[in-house]
Amino acid sequence: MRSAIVRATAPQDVQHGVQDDNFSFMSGQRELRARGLAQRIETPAVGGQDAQGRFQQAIQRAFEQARKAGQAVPMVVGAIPFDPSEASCLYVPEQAQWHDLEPGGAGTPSPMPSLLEQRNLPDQHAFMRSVEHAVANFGYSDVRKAVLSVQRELVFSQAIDVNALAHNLRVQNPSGYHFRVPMADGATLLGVSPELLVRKHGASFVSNPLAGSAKRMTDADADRRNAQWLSESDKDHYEHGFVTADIAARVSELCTRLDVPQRPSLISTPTLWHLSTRIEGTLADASVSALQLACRLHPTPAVCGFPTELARRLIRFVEPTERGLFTGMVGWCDAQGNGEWVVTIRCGTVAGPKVRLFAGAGIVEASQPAAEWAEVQTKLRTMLQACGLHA
Ligand SMILES: C=C(O[C@H]1C=CC=C(C(=O)O)[C@@H]1O)C(=O)O
Repeated sequence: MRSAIVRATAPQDVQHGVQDDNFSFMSGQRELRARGLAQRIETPAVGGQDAQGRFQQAIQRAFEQARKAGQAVPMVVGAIPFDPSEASCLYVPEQAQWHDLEPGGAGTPSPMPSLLEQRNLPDQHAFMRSVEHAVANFGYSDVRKAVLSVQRELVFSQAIDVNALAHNLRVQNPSGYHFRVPMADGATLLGVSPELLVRKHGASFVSNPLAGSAKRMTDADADRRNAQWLSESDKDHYEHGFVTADIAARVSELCTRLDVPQRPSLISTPTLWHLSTRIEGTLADASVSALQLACRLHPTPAVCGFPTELARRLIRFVEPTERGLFTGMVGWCDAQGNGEWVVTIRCGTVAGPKVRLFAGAGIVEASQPAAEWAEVQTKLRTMLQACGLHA
């Protein structure tokens, strides 16, 4: 593995083994590893699109401190919750280093301790009732889409080795945005997102929302049929359309150029097919940072619904659990405004022997409760398989 220190206060301290308290973010053939806590930022990200707002000012103050401590171009890394009025989980690390990843995956899976207990929150019956509730709600409100989620609580016989879990995820998903974030309570957020909220370099940015899903099949013909079915599904195109339209509407006034393809294409992860749209733009003002852009877009209708505020209220009403960091965003942004934020999905939190997994599905008028339950169960498989469980 080749590596290059892009900014560091004490390069001689850089360790090459991933450590439990490290932040890690993989994108393409590169991994960003950050270690050491220079400044923690818990200021909620609400209003984070505004350079003069409380959140961005807190980031600027943290960068200033890091510069005083000798960092030439500091960066902020971490995660922002689904509800941006909750505490952020961000920090300016003492050291951050990009590594080139070896192509072709990472060997064989590591064994995991045995599973003692597990439960779904909500259970199948309650989730399906929530879907029915949301669909009924569409008939007498202006809500058109709401993303509903489930959690799976797992208890293992021993503490989970986070390094081993991260390794297993990479073995099963050689591509995708792998992330690992140390949380304030000592737990670790870990996952592999297929969805790019925004990547920005200079004045150019790209966002690649996903919405609309079908299960991957082991049989090649059945797999092709599912892909074909998704590419022709009116329900999934309808669900997807809210996301691209909303993203375009939120950024268009900032852009001198904005390319939004007319129709989504298909992409796949090892477990799912998705409808995907790659949106590219050029900003009139290149000083708008990747984090400001991400805050402007978050939460998109891929994780919340449409219209955003009404969908958020419906979710709060029908979901029995707090989402926390799930369906938020995770990534990095440097003091020059360049950065990359992905949607915090296909993930879980690990605290000793306890693991909590998350998955959601977009609900629209044509949604069938049983099919939506099957979809969230399929989405859980990414993390379940990494935990050594074959669901
Ligand atoms: C909320 C999730 O997925 C989103 C991203 C892709 C496809 C989705 C869907 O088809 O509903 C969701 O919008 C999740 O994986 O937990």
